[in-house]
Amino acid sequence: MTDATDAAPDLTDDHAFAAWAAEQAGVRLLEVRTQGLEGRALKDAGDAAAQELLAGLLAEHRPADKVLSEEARDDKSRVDAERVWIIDPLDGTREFSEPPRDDWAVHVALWERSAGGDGLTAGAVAQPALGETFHTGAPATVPPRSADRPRIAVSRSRPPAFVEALADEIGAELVPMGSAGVKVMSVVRDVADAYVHAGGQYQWDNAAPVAVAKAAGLHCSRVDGSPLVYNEADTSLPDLLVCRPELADQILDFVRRHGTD
Ligand SMILES: Nc1ncnc2c1ncn2[C@@H]1O[C@H](COP(=O)(O)O)[C@@H](OP(=O)(O)O)[C@H]1O
Ligand SMILES: [Mg+2]
Repeated sequence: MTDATDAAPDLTDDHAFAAWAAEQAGVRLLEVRTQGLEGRALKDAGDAAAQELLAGLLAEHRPADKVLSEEARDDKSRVDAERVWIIDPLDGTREFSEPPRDDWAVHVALWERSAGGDGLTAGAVAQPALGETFHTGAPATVPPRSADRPRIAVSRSRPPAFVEALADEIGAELVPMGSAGVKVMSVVRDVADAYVHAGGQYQWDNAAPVAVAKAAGLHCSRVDGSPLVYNEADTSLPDLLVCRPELADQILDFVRRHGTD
């Protein structure tokens, strides 16, 4: 994790660059939030400002790399590229537009073909309203579990249909919050023990969070247990399980038996 007092970053390092870029976008988003905008206008201004800032930083510092962003046209030449930045300039746009909510984030991830597997080699999730950034340059240590009863982070607005039955079966409590990045970081920080999502999401919603969670030693997969795959031509990556490793079998077993309907 970094905070605003850290020394000048080495921007040639992909981990440091990801963290720094996400923080710069966060600073910009906090400014946008002071401009007196509301609702749709605030959402649009946030999305546009963070996209412009990150696109500029990537063009300046990583001109040879491709970019997949929620807020830009998808240049499909990325599918054959060696290095692709997968970014969500503002994740949890709805919560960003509801000050003083702090459950919104900036996601910056790097996918590299040479890595194999999910391909994620660096990533940062900034939570600007908390002044905190989690990133792969300084992998987080997940604290010991503070709650006896498992806590499952779920979408505030679109929780998957099956999570209530899952929570009943494993004796868990549901913790609704905004932003995929915030929910994954809630598992990293011991605010929740698992994040379960299904029913729709995109590569940019979970790439950087998964890079950070993986570096912290958490279980990361699709909800059926299959591997997450990034930089596919199809940007949809509709479901996700991030959890403490000891909870994975129980949750995957539930999904195997009941499906996600
Ligand atoms: N059913 C669904 N279909 C498409 N996108 C979804 C979705 N559920 C969640 N998401 C996306 O995942 C991110 C986290 O959502 P949530 O806060 O509800 O968990 C949001 O990204 P954005 O805020 O970048 O649009 C949201 O749009
Ligand atoms: Mg998003």
